[in-house]
Amino acid sequence: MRTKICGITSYEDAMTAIEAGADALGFVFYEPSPRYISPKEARAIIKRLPPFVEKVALFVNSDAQVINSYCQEAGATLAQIHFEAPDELYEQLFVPYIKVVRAKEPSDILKFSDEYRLVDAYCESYGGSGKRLNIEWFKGVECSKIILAGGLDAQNVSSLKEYGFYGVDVSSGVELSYGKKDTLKVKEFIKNAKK
Ligand SMILES: O=C(O)c1ccccc1N[C@@H]1O[C@H](COP(=O)(O)O)[C@@H](O)[C@H]1O
Repeated sequence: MRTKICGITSYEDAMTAIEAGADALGFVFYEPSPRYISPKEARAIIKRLPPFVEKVALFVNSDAQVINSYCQEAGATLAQIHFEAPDELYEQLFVPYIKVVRAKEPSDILKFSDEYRLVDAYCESYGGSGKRLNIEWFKGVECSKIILAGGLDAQNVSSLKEYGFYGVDVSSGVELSYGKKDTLKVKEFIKNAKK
């Protein structure tokens, strides 16, 4: 499975994840998050990173103009739209994007099923909460376009192989403290996801 390590706030953590084999890094452009980073700070990290690693900009309740300008300023290669956005917003984006489904019930995981999408557990407050989805919901579902998120860690990621997810995304499960990654947990997570 491809892996995304989200909530990067330093060059050191970014390089730890890349050297461990991460396919994508996430930068949270949502001010209430304890993992918030400004586009300027993200740019300072991103411009030093090697090619062929996806740099993902995460947004909650932002408009298209903000998403376009933050991605351009930071040098992000993909926007993660972590809220229910109207179709018009997607039509106005100049950057590639991925939609997020915040699943409350089993049928939610089938939304946008013809598209690559990220499926996270629904939570009143937005994201990075460590809340898990019921993995039973994915039994018998075509998962090859789903990036699974929500409460993943180095241990439980090992049990996902049979589902055939396109990828996995983790934030709190590999942290030492908010916005600071735990090197060992990052390495274990990526190793187990790719086994
Ligand atoms: O990481 C955050 O702070 C965050 C803030 C707002 C929306 C989403 C956020 N993170 C994303 O949440 C999921 C699950 O995270 P966790 O592994 O359960 O902590 C993941 O997609 C993060 O990218």
